[in-house]
Amino acid sequence: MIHINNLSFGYRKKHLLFQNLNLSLFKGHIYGLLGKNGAGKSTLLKNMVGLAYPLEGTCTINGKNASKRSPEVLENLFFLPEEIYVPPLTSAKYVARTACFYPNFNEQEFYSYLAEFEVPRDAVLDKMSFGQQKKMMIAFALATNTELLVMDEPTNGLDIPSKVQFRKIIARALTEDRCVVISTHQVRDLESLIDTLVVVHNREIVVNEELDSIAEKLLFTTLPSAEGHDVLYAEESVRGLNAILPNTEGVYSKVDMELFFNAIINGNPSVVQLLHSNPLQNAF
Ligand SMILES: Nc1ncnc2c1ncn2[C@@H]1O[C@H](COP(=O)(O)OP(=O)(O)OP(=O)(O)O)[C@@H](O)[C@H]1O
Repeated sequence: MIHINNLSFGYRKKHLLFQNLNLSLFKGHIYGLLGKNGAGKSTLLKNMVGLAYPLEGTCTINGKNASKRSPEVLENLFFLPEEIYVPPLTSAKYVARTACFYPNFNEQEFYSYLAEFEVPRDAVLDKMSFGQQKKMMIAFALATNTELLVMDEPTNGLDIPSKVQFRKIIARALTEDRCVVISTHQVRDLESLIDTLVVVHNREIVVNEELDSIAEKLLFTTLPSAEGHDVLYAEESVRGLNAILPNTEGVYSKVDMELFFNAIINGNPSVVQLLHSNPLQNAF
């Protein structure tokens, strides 16, 4: 679906944010793009959807150069930026003026997402609260039924019940024909939603791995202490030590995304190295 080949990008030529970056994303997946504030998540998403232009390399969507922004690419792509602008229109008028750009837009779905998010359907958009505006745009984004749906920090501004609804709705909207990319620096917001983690750190994609594959290679557990264990990374908690260990026994554990993310950004290279090796090779 999306192929990024040898991408170099910088807002200034002398300060590259990415150099020779490669990444491929496929249909049928919900990707979580994680990175610290300023890591370059928004910039990477903008390159993907053709709103920022690589200095070198290419970003293609279904083989078409994203930066050309051709109608056949745009009608099958929805990008929800972090900062949204809504016009002084009701949802119905917004749909009447905008939905025509998306051939697979489904009005019934749009209103049912609005109802689920408890967004009043007759309100004027720019008079709504920021959270309501965001939910309206998420509902619109989903109802476009584009093959590629890219959302930059969509959960910013949502209250806790809305975040729960967001996860449920997105999970339901994923089909084999759709590729969803969601960026966040709030790792917990993507819990139980994404199937593949992409981590951008120090100007590189350090991880692009399905959660199942991470769980095959790493064990997430709570220990009374690190003694006698091959602990790759750990954090103290009230229940003991939340730890990441090599999964040498083939035990399945739920990936603690926040712990995993912290291990990467706090500079434990062995966690990433283990992902790229195969510790189970000799275990069975
Ligand atoms: N239009 C711009 N012109 C110049 N520099 C920019 C521009 N937009 C972003 N940057 C810089 O590029 C770097 C990456 O910014 P970006 O917004 O992509 O990060 P991010 O990972 O999305 O951050 P956050 O989690 O805070 O939203 C930052 O250092 C930022 O200051």
